[in-house]
Amino acid sequence: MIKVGIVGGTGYTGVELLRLLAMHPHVEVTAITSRSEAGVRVSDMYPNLRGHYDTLAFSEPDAKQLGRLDAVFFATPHGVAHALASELLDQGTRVIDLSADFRLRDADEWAQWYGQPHGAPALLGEAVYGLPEMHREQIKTARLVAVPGCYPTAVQLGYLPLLEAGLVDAGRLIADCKSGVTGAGRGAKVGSLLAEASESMKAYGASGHRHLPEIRQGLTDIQAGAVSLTFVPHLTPMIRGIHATLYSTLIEAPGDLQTLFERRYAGEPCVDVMPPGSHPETRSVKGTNTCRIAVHRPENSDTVVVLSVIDNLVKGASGQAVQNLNLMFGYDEATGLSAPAVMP
Ligand SMILES: NC(=O)C1=CN([C@@H]2O[C@H](COP(=O)(O)OP(=O)(O)OC[C@H]3O[C@@H](n4cnc5c(N)ncnc54)[C@H](OP(=O)(O)O)[C@@H]3O)[C@@H](O)[C@H]2O)C=CC1
Ligand SMILES: CC(=O)N[C@@H](CCC(=O)OP(=O)(O)O)C(=O)O
Repeated sequence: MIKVGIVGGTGYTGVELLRLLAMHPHVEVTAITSRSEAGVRVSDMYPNLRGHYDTLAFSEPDAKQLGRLDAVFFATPHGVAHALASELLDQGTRVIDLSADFRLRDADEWAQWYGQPHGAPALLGEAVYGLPEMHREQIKTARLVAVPGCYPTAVQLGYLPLLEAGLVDAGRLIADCKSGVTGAGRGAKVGSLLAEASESMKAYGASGHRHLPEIRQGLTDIQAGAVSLTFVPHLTPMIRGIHATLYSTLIEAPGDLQTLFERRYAGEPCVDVMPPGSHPETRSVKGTNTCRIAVHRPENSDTVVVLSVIDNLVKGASGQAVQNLNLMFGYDEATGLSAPAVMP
């Protein structure tokens, strides 16, 4: 049994970590922080957790206390892990960061997209990008893992087999993506109000979103060369879910694309390649750590369309964080992550 802590336990990804870890046989959550709710019992704030965490209460973040644990998750806004990670690593605690603090390798690029200087550039060399389907071996020995963003997870997993095989033009990729409103976090925002977000849909960040450099960095690693990507996110009236429609143009005779995807993801516990002709639904992955993918080639043309769906709070954040923890501590990768989605 390992002891873990969560910094930022009142947000959507923090409470999702609690829900998932309640089913984990090897993990005990012994510390959870919130500055605004310090002293409040977790099960009083989140009654769905009654019977699981009845004695655990929120407390102020305390680096000394957190540094006594085996691992700490950061489920906090950008910049918070910069300030605390080094102190925890020095005490021997492994850090799994759900924010974007250590996702980009270039501190200047991070500063440009996140509007503040990078607070811990000395740690960038050792941070491992926590996409298990690409970096499984490095994750196993990592002290510091940067959990990928929600859109970047769905987009990279969708393009991965095509780019690895060198089948498509990496200079002409288009990712048309939709997110549920929990992607915007739990903090009050006008755009997340029921009357604003329901029965409507809108694009945002069309001329530049902070996930663009992260996706580009990941796809460039896969492709081993420059990538040009158009990425347009949309806010949709659902609570959870990411739906990515990914376009690319063939430059090689593709062979059987279905077989390519099935072979690439054979044995991957958290990626499901659907049968030919499928259209995966976000609700089929709700609450699960699964990325469900379908590949299409409309009218046998040179265009490939990949459909990739995840739950933004699970494979797009907290579930992927637990998948990383499992790898870092030598547990079966899917431990605590195998429950199917609730339907309907
Ligand atoms: N929502 C999503 O779908 C996804 C989110 N992420 C990332 O995960 C992180 C958390 O997201 P989410 O749960 O949505 O965020 P929320 O806004 O819902 O929650 C943020 C949490 O962080 C705490 N917090 C805020 N500021 C500080 C601070 N300075 N020091 C310590 N704790 C702080 C808050 O509690 P308090 O203020 O009381 O301390 C709260 O518990 C973000 O970086 C987000 O970008 C990643 C992938 C998907
Ligand atoms: C709907 C919505 O607002 N989504 C968020 C992305 C989700 C998120 O939290 O971003 P990280 O994965 O980088 O942490 C956004 O577009 O900023």
